[in-house]
Amino acid sequence: MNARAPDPALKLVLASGSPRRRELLGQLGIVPAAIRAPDIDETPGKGEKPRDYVNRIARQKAEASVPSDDELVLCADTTVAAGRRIMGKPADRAEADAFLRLLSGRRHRVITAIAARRGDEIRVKDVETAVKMKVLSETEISNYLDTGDWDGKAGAYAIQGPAGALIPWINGSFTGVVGLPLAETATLLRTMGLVFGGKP
Ligand SMILES: Cc1cn([C@H]2C[C@H](O)[C@@H](COP(=O)(O)OP(=O)(O)OP(=O)(O)O)O2)c(=O)[nH]c1=O
Repeated sequence: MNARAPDPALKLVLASGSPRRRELLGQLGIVPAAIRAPDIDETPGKGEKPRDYVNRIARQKAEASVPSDDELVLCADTTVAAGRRIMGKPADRAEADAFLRLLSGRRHRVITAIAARRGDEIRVKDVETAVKMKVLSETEISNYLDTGDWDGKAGAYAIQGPAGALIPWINGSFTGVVGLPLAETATLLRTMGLVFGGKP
């Protein structure tokens, strides 16, 4: 991927309404100059593969977020895949319950695609992590649902919250599961010319 020249005047716009993504950028020392969450239809296509889906949605979010000349836009999309099944954010407690029962005791994949846009140039990168959820008892399921932490989370869980107690094992990027794979995001932002975290 050919890198753009570092441009200290370039400002980052986070095109995401996810507070987790803003916090994760904070870990890199990046405070977005603006937050503009695009409103796009995230319905998966019939039979669409999970990885194709997150790449398409991340790209569509970037296409819907027009940067000004001094802006670099960052978007992301995270989905939980069990086999070919795509699990987005649960509509309600009942769907969250169904998701958790599907994930209980099995390995699944969390795929996050990140997209950076400068002018008309969009670059997309996806990161996949394998996650193993323990076998959940009825009590664990109802206690977790009572926390409400499943709301707004793909797959009806947030590994960085109380669900951490339900996940003994991952193989891949922890920050990618949360919603912004920081190693890949840092590389992508630097190759697009953003200056952060010390000398370019
Ligand atoms: C699996 C998992 C998801 N999530 C969250 C991250 C995302 O906020 C959400 C995935 O939904 P997304 O549609 O990727 O993101 P969003 O709707 O929250 O925000 P936007 O579309 O504006 O960028 O699930 C966690 O916080 N922890 C986890 O462990």
